[in-house]
Amino acid sequence: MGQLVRGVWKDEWYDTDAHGGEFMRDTARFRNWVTADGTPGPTGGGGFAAESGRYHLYVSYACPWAHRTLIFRAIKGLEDHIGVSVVHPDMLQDGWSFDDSFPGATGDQLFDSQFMRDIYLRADPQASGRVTVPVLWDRERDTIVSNESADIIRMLNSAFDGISGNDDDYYPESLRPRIDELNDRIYDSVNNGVYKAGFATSQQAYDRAAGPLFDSLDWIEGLLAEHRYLAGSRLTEADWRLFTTICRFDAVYHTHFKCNRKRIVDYPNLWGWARELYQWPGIAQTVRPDHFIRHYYFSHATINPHRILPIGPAEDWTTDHGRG
Ligand SMILES: N[C@@H](CCC(=O)N[C@@H](CS)C(=O)NCC(=O)O)C(=O)O
Repeated sequence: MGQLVRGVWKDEWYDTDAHGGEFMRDTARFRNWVTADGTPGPTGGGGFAAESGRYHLYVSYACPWAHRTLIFRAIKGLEDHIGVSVVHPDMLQDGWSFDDSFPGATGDQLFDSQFMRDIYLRADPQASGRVTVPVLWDRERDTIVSNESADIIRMLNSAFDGISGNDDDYYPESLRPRIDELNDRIYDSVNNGVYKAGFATSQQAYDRAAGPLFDSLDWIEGLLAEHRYLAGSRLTEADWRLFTTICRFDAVYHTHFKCNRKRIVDYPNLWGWARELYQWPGIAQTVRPDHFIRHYYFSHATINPHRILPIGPAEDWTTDHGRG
């Protein structure tokens, strides 16, 4: 666990003391976009045209942000066009590694590197900041296109449509304001909220995260009582972004991050919605409890110093979801 400082690895845990015990997520540094014709996207430079086989995803099956990108690769039919390397679930003193001894970890499929930081250093030998997944890599220009999952899923949603022939749209024009509004609240209080609760090193910081987290889950339960999906009758990006936190919740966040007012199975609508998304074609293979249980309980020694992996929960995600 650490970060790069002008190209040099420093092994340090998150500095919560600087923020009253609060965990602050770093902002992503590579913000280019793949577009259909290589014109620049909303941020960064141009020259990243969609092409089959040109781009590669570096992910962890443990990470909810990386999981978003695997989901979009699956639902947009991009498996044959974008390759994937999966890191080992343990994130220890050297950060993410390409040790392939854990089932499902693939090693670095492009360069046979030892650590994820080697990918960042290949793109920028003077790189600074946290070495995070996901990363979208460009094999042609030998660099990182983006390490921001919110942007990567938008690219996958549309840039490759002419190549894959799949024009399913999870960010339709007419629903954008509503999706953005849902994303804003859900990102802060739920996706990142569980981390803010779990990594808090003061009671106040924990309270500031845990209350709004469950207020938001109650609000979501109400939305899903009214509509099949978050933005109404149509499945959108907002649902997928929420799903990656929800599918880890009872197994990890409820116990390890002390998010324990309720479990997901205690919310009838949210639990049905979660099972529907889990059962969506191509999704179950992207959900790897073996990786996320191992990652969180084993990697965070400040929270779980004895690294005991818990036995449960026993939940069946394959039962009839009763939605629709
Ligand atoms: N803004 C990034 C955040 C990604 C992120 O924080 N990934 C975590 C794993 S869940 C990570 O790689 N953390 C490494 C670290 O903080 O050193 C995104 O959404 O793509």
